[in-house]
Amino acid sequence: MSDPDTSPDDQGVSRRGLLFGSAAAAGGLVVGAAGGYAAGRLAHADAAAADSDGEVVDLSVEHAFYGDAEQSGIRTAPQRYCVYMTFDVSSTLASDLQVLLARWSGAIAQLMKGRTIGQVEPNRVDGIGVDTGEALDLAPAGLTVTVGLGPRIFTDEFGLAAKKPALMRELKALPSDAMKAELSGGDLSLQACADDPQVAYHAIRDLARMAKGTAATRWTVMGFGRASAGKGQATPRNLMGYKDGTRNLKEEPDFEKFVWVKDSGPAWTQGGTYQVVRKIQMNIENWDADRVSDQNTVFGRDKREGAPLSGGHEFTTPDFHAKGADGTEKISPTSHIALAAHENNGGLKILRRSYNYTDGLNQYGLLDAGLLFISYQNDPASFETLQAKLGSSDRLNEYISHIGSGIFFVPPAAKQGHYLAEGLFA
Ligand SMILES: C=CC1=C(C)c2cc3[nH]c(cc4nc(cc5[nH]c(cc1n2)c(C)c5CCC(=O)O)C(CCC(=O)O)=C4C)c(C)c3C=C
Ligand SMILES: [Fe+2]
Repeated sequence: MSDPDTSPDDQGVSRRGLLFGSAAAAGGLVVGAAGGYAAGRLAHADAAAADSDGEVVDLSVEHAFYGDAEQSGIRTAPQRYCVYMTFDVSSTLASDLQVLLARWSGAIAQLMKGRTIGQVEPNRVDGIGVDTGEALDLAPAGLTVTVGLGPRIFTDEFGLAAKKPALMRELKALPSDAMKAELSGGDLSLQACADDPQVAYHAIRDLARMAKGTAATRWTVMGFGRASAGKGQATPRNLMGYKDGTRNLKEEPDFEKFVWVKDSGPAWTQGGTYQVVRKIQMNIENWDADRVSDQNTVFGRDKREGAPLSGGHEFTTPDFHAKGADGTEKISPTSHIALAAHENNGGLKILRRSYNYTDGLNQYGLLDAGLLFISYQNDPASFETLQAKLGSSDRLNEYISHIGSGIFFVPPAAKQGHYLAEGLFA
């Protein structure tokens, strides 16, 4: 097992120290950063550029991997890109899984610091590199890699049934599900998010490589634009053109109440959370042919400002009882927000951390794109309650299909000197 902390050569070398006028700029948003690379060093201010919202993208940002609370990439303000991948574990030896999680932990800690995970150029002429090298000249770009464990891990197959998180199970079949087996399930998940897409992709690629022999890739989605807002962030737009994340869960007491596992299940699971992921395809051409007034009715909000149709501005609390002159609700009871709002679901909230995705064109030459929906909650039933309602009555259903799905338990962060889910093997 290669130990990224101790191996020689370029192991542990900060990529930030290797920047020389790199074209790390992604999507034009960080062009200023590329121009700002000083000889051999990326100064904090040089790595920053403002986008049209005035939001600063600072590619020198590093998030912590080790800690006493949750893993990074959940509460972390969403970065601009996300590569999501799931894996099937091919060994049924718990010790193989344990070694993989230990190796992944060491590697992720290095990657999040903007470092290589091993030699790019081996000492032997005919040697194979440990790190594939495509992020060598790139800054850490706020990379987070969040690891999840699927339902099969906690079965007798691995001898780990006694350590199962209290509420872990497969998701129920839900109304309007159109799942494809090849886009669903998995024993492990990696959510790599960064402000540079190449940094996120490199992390997933090298971690997948490291898993060979123990776990095989199952399905993946490349998210290219955040479609959820964290606290203090401007609300981004999804591919339907609407602001997405306006009423996302953002406040600390809500994280405590709705996201983190507390006081139930084995000790090692405390401070963890359940990740639900859905690949949701959009029928974009049909959507684009719809009148904007109808699109507004579908969401219950207006397109330009994102204000609820009951009036006010983007952050005005929707009034689901307000009626127009014709006596009907200003926000349709079958609109997306009326069905999903906590006011209409016994106070229930989930954390959304979604990304837009595209797979190019489908076999009919139509845009193949949608939403990589990712939510975090301390009970998978929270997602199911909302999706059961949305799947049966949401006006949005005419334009979307849930084609992929997964559920994973996301253990708390590893403490310094330890590795993820260590308590599962104790
Ligand atoms: C089961 C949970 C949800 C799924 C699946 C989902 C899919 C989905 N959502 C949008 C776009 C928007 N969603 C918005 C709000 C919103 N959505 C959910 C849950 C799911 N969405 C919740 C809980 C909320 C908050 C409702 C509220 O409290 O008002 C919005 C409005 C802006 C916002 O508050 O974020 C948009 C737009 C799409 C396109 C989509 C599937 C493709
Ligand atoms: Fe939504």
